[in-house]
Order: sequence, then structure tokens, then C-alpha cells
Amino acid sequence: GWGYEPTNGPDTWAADFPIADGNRQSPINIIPKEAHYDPSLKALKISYDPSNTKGILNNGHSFQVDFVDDTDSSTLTGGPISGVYRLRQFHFHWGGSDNRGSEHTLNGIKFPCELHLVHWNTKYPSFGEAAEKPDGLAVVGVFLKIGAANPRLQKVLDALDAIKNKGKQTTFANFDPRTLLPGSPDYWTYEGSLTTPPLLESVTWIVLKEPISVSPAQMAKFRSLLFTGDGEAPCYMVDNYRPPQPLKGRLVRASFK
Ligand SMILES: NS(=O)(=O)c1cccc(NC(=O)NCCCCO)c1
Ligand SMILES: [Zn+2]
Repeated sequence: GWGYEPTNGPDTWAADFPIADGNRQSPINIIPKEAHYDPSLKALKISYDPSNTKGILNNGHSFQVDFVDDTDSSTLTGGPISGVYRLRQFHFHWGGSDNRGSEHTLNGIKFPCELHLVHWNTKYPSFGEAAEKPDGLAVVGVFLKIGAANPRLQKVLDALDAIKNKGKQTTFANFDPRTLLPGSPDYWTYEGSLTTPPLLESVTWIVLKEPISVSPAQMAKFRSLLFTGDGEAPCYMVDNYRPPQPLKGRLVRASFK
């Protein structure tokens, strides 16, 4: 199956997922000077209920924290979207060293890690259905940059020892992902896709301008996970990012001047 190795990585995905060469693929390189300030863009309204936290899973490509999404208790509204989108999960992408790892880039600069908070449009009956619609998903992207240790991140990282291998999951409760967001509300937004197969073109991307911090020791924790299952030859989970894709005429809008 698909992955991030030379034999099954991003350059090979178009064979099984031809939409990889589509017109609204993600991630992209964001050039702030070429973004269009849109005064009609609203502030993001994010309201999460920590009691919706369901668990934490190593899915063989990343690890994700899953949320109960059968009610409107953890939602994203406002910003560039209309209607109510429910939080489904959050996950990360990161590099084998601090000079790479993010999927979106800023003026060609890669960050060591990128957080994705995945939401689906409640006008559709489920995440799976929404994922197939052009306005089905909204993902908030947050850059992580090397600095002081991030105490909010630590609770997530402390759970990783229990999900080292692909397919492992463990309980994870009462986590408020809002604590992972930076102070500034400023964002860029554009129409894009999932950054992993099936690469569906159903995502309104909302990339926050202000990064959050992560320490080198915390990055080492991410890199201690394995792509591989228990009993397989171990392969460290690193460089699980897709590089930027062609903009193909899309506009990137900014919520700030
Ligand atoms: N990386 S991302 O564009 O935020 C994103 C968000 C939600 C889903 C996905 N990709 C998938 O669910 N792919 C299906 C299999 C993934 C691992 O089980 C990617
Ligand atoms: Zn992602």
C-alpha cells in the first residue's frame, strides 16, 4: 500500500490515485505577499468539548487523536466556511530532522512538524460522505517550530509509548485541542484536498499564520513511532509529509493585512 518510502511515496501515488495530478491538490507553498487579503473573511469560531476525546491510534501513516463526532459538541464555524463542521480527529506530519516535516511551506520554508485538525460538514450524514464532497471537509493546519518545550503537546506525546507500532491504539481522554492553537487568529485559506491517499478534493484549508513551539526532545518523541507493525522489521515513522503541489490558478486568501 501507499506510504512515504521511495517505493510507495508521494511520487508514486498518481498510479493508484490519479487525482494526485488534479486541479486542487494539497499541500501548497504559501507565499504571503501573493495572498489576497479578504475583509469579508470571518473570525474562526472553534469550540471543542474535551469529553469528546475518544482515543489515540497509530494508523501506520501518522498517529491521530479521535473524537466522538455524533453530536455538535466539538465544532468549527465562521472563517471561510458556512455551516457547522464537526471535529473528527487531529494528527501530525513531521520530518526525520528539524529542517523538514511540514506539508504546507511558507515562502518555500519547511517547518519540522505540522498539526492538522480535521472537521466535516454536518450538511452531510457522515465523515465518509463529506470526504467525497467539494465542501465536505475543513482542516485547520498549524505549523510547529523548534523552540521551548510545549507543555500542551506533552500530554499527547506521553501517550505515544503505548502506540509505537502500526495498528496500536490506546485510551486518551479529556483533551482540549484548543490548547494546541496559537494566540493569533490570523490565517490563510484555499480550496484543496486530503494530503494522503485517497487525495480527495474536498478540503477547505485554513492554515494559521502563527506557529506553536516544539522542543528538539519533543520532536524526538514523534520520531520514536514506527510505520511498521509489531513483528515486522522496524521502520521509524519520519518524513510522513507530502511536498507542495501546483497551485493551478487557485487564489490563497488572507484573513489579515
Ligand atoms: N492530512 S489531511 O489532509 O489533513 C487528512 C485528513 C483526513 C483524512 C486523511 N486521509 C485519510 O483518511 N486517508 C485514509 C487512510 C489514512 C490512514 O488510515 C488526510
Ligand atoms: Zn494531515
